[in-house]
Formats: sequence, structure tokens, C-alpha cells
Amino acid sequence: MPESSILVTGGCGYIGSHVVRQLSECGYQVVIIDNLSTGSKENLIYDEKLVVGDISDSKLVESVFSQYRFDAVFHFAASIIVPESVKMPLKYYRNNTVNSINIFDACIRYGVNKIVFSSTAAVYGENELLQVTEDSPLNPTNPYARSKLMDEYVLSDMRAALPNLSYVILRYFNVAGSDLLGRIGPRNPNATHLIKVACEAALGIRDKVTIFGTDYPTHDGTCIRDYIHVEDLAKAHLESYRYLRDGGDSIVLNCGYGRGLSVREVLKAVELAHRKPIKVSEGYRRIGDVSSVIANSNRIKKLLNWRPVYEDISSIVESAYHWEKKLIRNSNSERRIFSVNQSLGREVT
Ligand SMILES: NC(=O)c1ccc[n+]([C@@H]2O[C@H](COP(=O)([O-])OP(=O)(O)OC[C@H]3O[C@@H](n4cnc5c(N)ncnc54)[C@H](O)[C@@H]3O)[C@@H](O)[C@H]2O)c1
Ligand SMILES: O=c1ccn([C@@H]2O[C@H](COP(=O)(O)OP(=O)(O)O[C@H]3O[C@H](CO)[C@@H](O)[C@H](O)[C@H]3O)[C@@H](O)[C@H]2O)c(=O)[nH]1
Repeated sequence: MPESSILVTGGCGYIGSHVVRQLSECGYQVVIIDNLSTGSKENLIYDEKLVVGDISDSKLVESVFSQYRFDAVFHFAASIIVPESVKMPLKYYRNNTVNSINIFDACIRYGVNKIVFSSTAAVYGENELLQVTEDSPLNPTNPYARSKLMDEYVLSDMRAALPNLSYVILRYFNVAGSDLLGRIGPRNPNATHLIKVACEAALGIRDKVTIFGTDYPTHDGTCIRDYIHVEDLAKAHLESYRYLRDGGDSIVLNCGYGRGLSVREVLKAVELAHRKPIKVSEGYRRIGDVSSVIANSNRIKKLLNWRPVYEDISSIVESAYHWEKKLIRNSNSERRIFSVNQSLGREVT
């Protein structure tokens, strides 16, 4: 029987690849399924085993589960853009709910009884609370959030039917930043996330950043979010796995720091990293957005051996900013090689 490993769906994506990197650095064997729709092979720096394919493909999923012996599944693969989910709801219910069931079903059939699942703070929706706990009312306001909440219900029902199964559902708040050594980071060129967009605007990839709504009932009229560094979030996954291996029961955990920052405050932090003002315009509210969502993170601190390390917004923004700079440097040097080869009449592959 082959040595047991961890299956990571969506492991070439932004968050998944940081988790894969940390798992490899801790000596775990990792197998990844990714269709590379938004992820990239370049995010795998330790040459982990990658199966390029779609989790909707039952035959492919079957062949992966039958080929390896998995101790756990970390399920990241999903579509993640809130405004797109409002325009294309079925894409989200299909990829995030139906396709997740495909993976969960394989877990049951192959006796994989530990699942770490990527959920979202978006399941809380609009709320009047200073901080949301895992037991706060759930009121998702867009198809993306509802598609993820359905997965949570599916896992909870599976657990009720199969006492051997245990899961950790991690409700991520707003994830940002990148690997501190600048090896991996968010690569999607069509990013919509505030910090990436603002860094791109600072560095001239976009001409400006637009604030979506300045009339929210918050201290400066812009939306408030709890931004978490991707390195801290990745660590929460490794600790979740250890918790499950130690026999921990199924749980839902908020992954945030418990402090909220407005859009304007985030833009200030980007200007500080850039050491110059960035071009900002004020626009209308974006459909599907809620005014404020901040984590109460007492439970994760109590149940896992997890303590935030990069809580300061400047750490998050600086790593994001340096990553964007590196992407620009790399694409410029690729362009230079391309034009040198062209002028030498070489075929460029
Ligand atoms: N980024 C955030 O702020 C945030 C917040 C809350 C929750 N999440 C959740 O975290 C997870 C990862 O998000 P991310 O930001 O890394 O996004 P991402 O788009 O970078 O990563 C998703 C990965 O899944 C792959 N993928 C998508 N559909 C697939 C399919 N059908 N089959 C195989 N591979 C598929 C993509 O190619 C990509 O590599 C998602 O489940 C998302 O809902 C993200
Ligand atoms: O160009 C931009 C981009 C964003 N925003 C605002 O910035 C805030 C954060 O937006 P964004 O970075 O797009 O994240 P969210 O829409 O809050 O959603 C993220 O965070 C959620 C958890 O809170 C996850 O579920 C989602 O997957 C993830 O996209 C929101 O108020 C947006 O209106 C702007 O004003 N201008």
C-alpha cells in the first residue's frame, strides 16, 4: 500500500498553493487536483504531484482516489468572485456545491474521514454585530455565499450519518498578502480583490482604484472587512489537520483577526507601502456587498494551536505590494526575452 498523503483540490490557486507549500515544508506528501482555470503550475514550488483535471469529472476523481491512499482532503477548488456569482449563479452552484459533493462522495467511498473545507465569512451576510461568532445568524446575500453554505450543510449532514467522519470548516475572512519570500502569490490577472487591485493601481497596471460605495453606515462611509494574511490562514489549515488527527470533533472556525478596516484605511496602507498617493475614484456600491463583517476568533485560538503572526495591515499590504512588483519584473523580462529572440529570428516557444 502506498504511503498516505493529503489530497488538495485547487492547490494551484492563491490560498491552496500557500497551504501546499507549508504542507511540503512540514514533510507531508501532497497530491493536487486542479483544472488551472485560475490557478497556475508555477505556484507549486516543491514539485508536488499535480493531476490537471476538473473535479466535476467523476472518472478522474475516481482514478485519483483509487491510485493514492489519502489521510485527508483539503478542498479549495471553487469559483470565488461575488459579483460574478450574482450574474452567473448556476456556475457557482455547479462548481461550488455540485462539484464539492463529487469530492465528498469519493471521500466516503474511499474511507477518507478527515476533511478541511474552505468556507467564507460571506455566509454571515449583513449583520448588526461588532464581531460575528460561528454561532451568529447566517444570512448569505449572494449566490457565492449560498453555494458555500450549502457545502457546510452537506458536510454537517454527512457527519450526522457517518460518525467516523470529521471535518473542519474554515470560514475565511478577507484573505490577502503573499509568501514572505515572494515565491508565490495571487497570479490571476483579472483579480477583483481590493488589496491586489489597489497594488496594481499603485504600480500602474491599472490607472486607478474605485471605491465601491461611500454611503455605508460605517465611520468613513466605506465597507469594513477583516483582512487576514494568507500565511496565517495557511497555518490554520495545518493546525486543523493536526486537530483532526488528534481525534478532534467536527467544527466550524472563523479565520480572521477580529479587527475591521475600511476600504479607505486599506488604501491608505497601500499608499504607505508605495510611498506615494495612488489614484482613487469614488463609485457606486457593488452588488452583493455587505457593509461590515469582522470575525470573533476566540474559538480558533482556543481549539487550535493557532496564533496570528502577521496581523498588522502593513505586513499584509507590503507582501502583496512586493509580490505585484515581482510579477511586473518577471513579465517585463519575459517580454525582453521575447523581443530579443524575435530580433534574432528565433522561434519562441
Ligand atoms: N480569496 C479569498 O479572500 C477567499 C475568502 C473566503 C473563502 N475563499 C475560498 O478559498 C478557496 C480558494 O480560493 P482562492 O482565493 O485561492 O481562489 P483561486 O481561484 O486562486 O483558487 C481556486 C483554485 O481552484 C481551481 N479550480 C476551480 N474550479 C475547479 C474545478 N472545477 N476543478 C479543479 N480545479 C478547480 C482553480 O484553478 C484554482 O487553482 C475557495 O474555495 C474560496 O471560496 C477565498
Ligand atoms: O476595486 C475594489 C475592490 C473592492 N472594493 C471593496 O473592498 C471590499 C473588499 O472587497 P473584495 O476584496 O472584493 O472582497 P469581498 O467582496 O469582501 O470578498 C472576499 O472576502 C470574502 C470573505 O469576507 C470571501 O468570501 C470572498 O471570496 C472574497 O472575494 C468590499 O467592500 C468592496 O466593495 C472596492 O471598493 N474596490
